[in-house]
Amino acid sequence: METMSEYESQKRMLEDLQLRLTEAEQKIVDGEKLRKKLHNTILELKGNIRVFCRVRPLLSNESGAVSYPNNGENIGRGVELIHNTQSYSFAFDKVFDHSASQEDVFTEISQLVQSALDGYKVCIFAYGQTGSGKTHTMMGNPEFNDQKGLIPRSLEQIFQTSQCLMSQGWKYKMQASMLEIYNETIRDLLATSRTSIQDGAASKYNIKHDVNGNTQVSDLTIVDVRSINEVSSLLKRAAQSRLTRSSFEIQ
Ligand SMILES: Nc1ncnc2c1ncn2[C@@H]1O[C@H](COP(=O)(O)OP(=O)(O)OP(=O)(O)O)[C@@H](O)[C@H]1O
Repeated sequence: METMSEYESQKRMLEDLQLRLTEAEQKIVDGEKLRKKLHNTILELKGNIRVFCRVRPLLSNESGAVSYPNNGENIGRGVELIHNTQSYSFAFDKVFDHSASQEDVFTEISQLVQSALDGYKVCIFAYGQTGSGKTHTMMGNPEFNDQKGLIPRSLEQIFQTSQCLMSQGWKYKMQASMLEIYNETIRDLLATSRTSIQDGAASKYNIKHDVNGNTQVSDLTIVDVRSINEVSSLLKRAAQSRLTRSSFEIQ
């Protein structure tokens, strides 16, 4: 009789623990949903489209006068240029002065990477005249920690976060494709055959928009990626394709 009641009480305790585990798991899922919603609300309040300005240090052969307002509403978001004794003021959502590090810029961007991981569509692009620092900001030098640009840093964040979420039961599948649009022509930077980069075959790529607002480029090489190392080698491959294209055009 005693063994029976002991068995019953153990069974009840087990059922109770299972119930509490299910409730705790549900709380994690609900908490994560709330975090996503709040994160998205914060970004919407900051503005769905934001324009940042990064001022790069002057090169040795350059001269110019750039200053930043140190009072008024444009602190941290204004930049003043002097040209022919005339002063021009500009305002952005945020200005990174010439002393801003790659990490400073990424700190601002990383919230958008989180949004992408939460399932929202995100686009980050660099715009500026030649030599203004687009490649430095976006790619930098991935070999050195402090010089890594936004792309390698974002990829690290994507892999680190997805590892964490996998331990909470989420499943992630990552695929990469890389392209450049040069002179209105799309080039597949991961294509293995050199000809697709160098001859007119590139014209087969078409930009398609579906009813759900997704944009896809037909016939691009898509590669499954499982680690940051795999993506890094793809980035090198893409950079090499761009170099091949540049030297092919110079010839
Ligand atoms: N914030 C910065 N700090 C230090 N050096 C920088 C910075 N931004 C750019 N540079 C340097 O300025 C030079 C030009 O930058 P970069 O190649 O990134 O320009 P770009 O806009 O990509 O030019 P292009 O359109 O011609 O490709 C490079 O030598 C780069 O290392």
